[in-house]
Amino acid sequence: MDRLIPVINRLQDALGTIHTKVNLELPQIVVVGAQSSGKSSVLESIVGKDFLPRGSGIVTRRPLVLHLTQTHTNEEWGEFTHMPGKKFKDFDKIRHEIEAETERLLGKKANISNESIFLRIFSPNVLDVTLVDLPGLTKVPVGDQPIDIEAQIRRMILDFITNPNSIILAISNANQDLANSDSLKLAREVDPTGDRTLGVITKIDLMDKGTDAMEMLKGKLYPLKLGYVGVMCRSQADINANKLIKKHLEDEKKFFTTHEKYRAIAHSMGIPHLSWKLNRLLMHHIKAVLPDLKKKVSDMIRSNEEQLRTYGFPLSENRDLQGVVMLNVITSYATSFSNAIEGKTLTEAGTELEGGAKIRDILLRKFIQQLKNMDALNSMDDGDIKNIIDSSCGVMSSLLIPEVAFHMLLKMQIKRLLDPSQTVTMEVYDQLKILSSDIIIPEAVRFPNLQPAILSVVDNVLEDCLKPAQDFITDFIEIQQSYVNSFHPDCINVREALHRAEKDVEEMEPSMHNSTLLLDKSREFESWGKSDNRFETSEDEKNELIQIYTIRHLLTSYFDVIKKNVGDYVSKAVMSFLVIKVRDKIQTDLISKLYNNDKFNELFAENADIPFKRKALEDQMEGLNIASKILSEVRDFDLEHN
Ligand SMILES: Nc1nc2c(ncn2[C@@H]2O[C@H](COP(=O)(O)OP(=O)(O)OP(=O)(O)O)[C@@H](O)[C@H]2O)c(=O)[nH]1
Repeated sequence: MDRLIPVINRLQDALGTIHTKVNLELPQIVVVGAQSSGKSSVLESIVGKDFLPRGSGIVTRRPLVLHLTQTHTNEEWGEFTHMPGKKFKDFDKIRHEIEAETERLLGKKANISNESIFLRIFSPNVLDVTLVDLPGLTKVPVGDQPIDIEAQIRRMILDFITNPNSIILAISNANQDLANSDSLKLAREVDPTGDRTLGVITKIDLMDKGTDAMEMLKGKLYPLKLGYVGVMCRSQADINANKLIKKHLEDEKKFFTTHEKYRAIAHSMGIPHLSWKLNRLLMHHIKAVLPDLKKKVSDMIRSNEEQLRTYGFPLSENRDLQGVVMLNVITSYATSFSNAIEGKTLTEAGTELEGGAKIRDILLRKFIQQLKNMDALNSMDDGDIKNIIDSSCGVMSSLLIPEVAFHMLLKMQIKRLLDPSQTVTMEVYDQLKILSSDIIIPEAVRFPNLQPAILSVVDNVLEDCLKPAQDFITDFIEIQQSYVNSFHPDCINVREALHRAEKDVEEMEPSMHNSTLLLDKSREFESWGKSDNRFETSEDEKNELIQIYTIRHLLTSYFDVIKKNVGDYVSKAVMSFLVIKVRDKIQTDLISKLYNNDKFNELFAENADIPFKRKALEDQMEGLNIASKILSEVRDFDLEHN
């Protein structure tokens, strides 16, 4: 299990060197404390060396990720990730390099940055652990510090400790009320149950005489599941006197073991115990999160690969590659269109009909039903029919079947079929338009000029096919009007119509005859003249009624047959002239208009942001691939048996 911490260290190093941030939420220990709470003192004591910048104001201005690696030689040295291969054996130089690297990014002003500095320390005196040192929480801006410095630092700390895999090392000094500890207050915001916060109480030696930190250390004042460790670091006077940490650690041990109160808990006090505890905590934590981490890395690699695939290769100026992509895009578009027409596109259950299914519904259900509902007589009453008979027969009014009137009436009714037929054609055309613009070809998305160019070709195809469909329908209705087949086998013959009409009139109340004819205004006037026999029906009137009813029967029967024909032929014409024709023409027209085109560079111009996004993803992939390789070295065996 001891090998687990270096694994995470290497992961942190690998991800730290790439420009695009990959947030794997790696397990790490984050040191949080108010200014002067003793953060630097604790870190230096853990390392056993003076190496952190000191001074007034905010000294730590960038996160310092500190990897401690135990060696088995007497040599001690540091290495920075930003200076690979360079060993710093002089720890004063490490301090200078931290300052220089901070200034390189931020200048001398008192501003801060989230960009970490990575420092590895190799020493026989450390236990493997990774600690992140952050700027101390400050209250009031001084000197050239930005006015919102407190908020900036808070945000940076929260950024690190919100990571659920981070252990919060919350530093508080013993000579201050724990309830006012800034580090514990901040830790509570992200870890309210105190599951991953370890408390460190510094400056225990500075407490007023007669008081002690036992209540704090036992977690009575502010309970934390990971508990508290009390430490005594060097005072300012010690530092000024260049007191060695090694010597001070002996004094710390003596302080706890001889103190009347702390003696009983001395084994769980002091810097060496803190180092040991951090090492154990981190190892157990890493062990717990590693399986999830492996999964997360492979998920990220997969989704990045998918995203990268949609970005494809940059195509500018590469005519051959452009040609290949153009053919692919055209074929994909034509296939998607065809699939949509044939209803192969899957739709979620319960949603509206789409594509071909919608077109079939419009043509075969809605349109046919609409025709069925059209009445042959279209609100024409007997008076209207009588008028037409009168005006069409002229002097030959005695003819039993007024054929001219029947043809005239039938033609009028057939004409009514043109409008719904043209409307349904337009509805299907509109559907095809929607369908064509709904098709998304992933490979084409990154070229903003390509999709509109495809749609413009498809629009022209639609336009080209609409006209013949409309013309056919106009002609077809005209043909129906111009010749009426009086012997159509599906229609009733004249004799049958006459027979039905006679029966209708027989069964009619006499008063009904009269009221029917009253609708003819001229007859109404005549009837009023013969006041005495106004309610009797003459033989002539009866004949007229039979004529009217015969025409009614014939019209209804013929109109039914013609409606069926129109329904059938118009649907077929729309399918064949419009839907099928468009489908078949799309591929050839796209090839002739787009493939044989000298504007490839214009069509294949990428969205301006794509090259940047591609670069960022490639960068991330580099880090993720290294991470995956490092993680694959930890076998499940290691996790189970340690
Ligand atoms: N006597 C005593 N002095 C301590 C102890 N810990 C820290 N100090 C002193 O307290 C002062 C602040 O300590 P630092 O370690 O610089 O505190 P810091 O939190 O890193 O402060 P900033 O870097 O300003 O955020 C220094 O003068 C230390 O010598 C301790 O346990 N006992």
